[in-house]
Amino acid sequence: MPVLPCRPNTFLYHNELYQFLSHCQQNCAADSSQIVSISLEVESVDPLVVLQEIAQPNQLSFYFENKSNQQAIAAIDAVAQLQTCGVKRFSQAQKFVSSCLDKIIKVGTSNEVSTGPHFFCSFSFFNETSQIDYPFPAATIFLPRWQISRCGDRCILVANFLIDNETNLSKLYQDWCQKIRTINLLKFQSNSTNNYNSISRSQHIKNIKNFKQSITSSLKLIESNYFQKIVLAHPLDVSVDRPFDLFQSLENLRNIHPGCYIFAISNGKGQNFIGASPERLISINNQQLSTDALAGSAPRGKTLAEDTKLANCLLSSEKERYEHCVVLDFITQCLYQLGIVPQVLSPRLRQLSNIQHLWTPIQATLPTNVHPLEIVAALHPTPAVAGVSRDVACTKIQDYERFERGLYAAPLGWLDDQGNCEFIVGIRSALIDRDRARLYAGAGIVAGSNPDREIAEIQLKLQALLKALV
Ligand SMILES: C=C(O[C@H]1C=CC=C(C(=O)O)[C@@H]1O)C(=O)O
Repeated sequence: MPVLPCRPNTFLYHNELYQFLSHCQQNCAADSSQIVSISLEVESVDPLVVLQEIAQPNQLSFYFENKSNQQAIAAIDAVAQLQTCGVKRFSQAQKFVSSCLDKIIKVGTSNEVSTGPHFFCSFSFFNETSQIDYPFPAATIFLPRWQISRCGDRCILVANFLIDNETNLSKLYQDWCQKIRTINLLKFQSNSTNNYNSISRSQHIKNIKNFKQSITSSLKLIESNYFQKIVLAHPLDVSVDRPFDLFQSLENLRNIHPGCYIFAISNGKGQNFIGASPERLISINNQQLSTDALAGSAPRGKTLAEDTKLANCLLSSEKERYEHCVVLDFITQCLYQLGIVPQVLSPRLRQLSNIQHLWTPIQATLPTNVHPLEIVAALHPTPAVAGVSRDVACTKIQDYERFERGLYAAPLGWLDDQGNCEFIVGIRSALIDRDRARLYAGAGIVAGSNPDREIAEIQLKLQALLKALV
């Protein structure tokens, strides 16, 4: 991938960008195209506000925020995309990314994480989606036309221009200038209001009897050693008398769940998948890999004393620790098999606004020959969202659950041209389709699980999400 060593800012003042694009176009062979990727530092803006202002309902988009790291990224519209399904979807995604990178001319030399082209990915839980009209493919990978990221106070705009012999460069150049003007106007805007007054009354899942039977049946299979753990989920359907307000709901999510990853993915056809997940699948920053074993849960207490008691019970519960340990063992074994030596940090609690989890962070230095998507493919689904043994648990999940998991509990994230990435697990999530929303949450079932308590845990997770939707 060629890199043009120049300061992108000079383009703003000297029209050099136009000349440069024109030069790229002249060098394009008759039937080929190139992608010019320009990174430019802009004044600090909220990427969520930019998404709201610029993204059109008929465009793919992706929003991803990690408030505790002061990082957010929005990707809008696609210059290249792959939609696929099947067991090879991760390797196909990898090939697609490398074929795009072969075409990219990168402008600017900085290799900071938020500069340069990023690819945004959503994979479904299973290799195929079985519901015929499910609105997201089993894998979508796209290179956005516009990408805006914020890291602390710094903001980087990345524009990816697809150029071939037919491209109207004047239009492209005008579009670039227009976007910069728009973003500059957004610098003082933020969506910092809370508005929880729509459907915030609690709602409960239906068909609880069937779900309870699935848990009881799973417990029998666990007792007979058919499998050791299964994670069963349940949807909650809600509707309102007008379309859901996506951006206000995201604003609410970021305020209610500051410790979670906030995400929103649009399929460009009017449906959005959004959520606040506490679970990272992997992140890689300069060859340093971080992943988490996160499983085993208790509610937060209403008082400090109650909270401490619940935390201590969680830390000492044999059942919760087992549920957690199978996740930790699976992740570490998987990494070893990929030739990665994990360093397991001390176990701790991950305390969120409504719930607390057992959490063991895992770190490793990556060998250069392992691609981020190979790690995603090997780890997904971990026993935090599937079970042990994995294949048996996945088959039983399909027997018990009468709904399409789709993007629920699936790998969602981005990777860049430097081998950096961040993928989360799409739990505590909702599919929004105009005035209807389907919310998802699940719980791990192991020996000793109490069906009523597992159902209460799922209700707790669902209500926290429901509260944010307006
Ligand atoms: C599957 C979910 O949570 C997983 C992640 C953390 C704790 C879990 C648990 O304690 O059951 C689950 O394994 C979900 O929230 O839908």
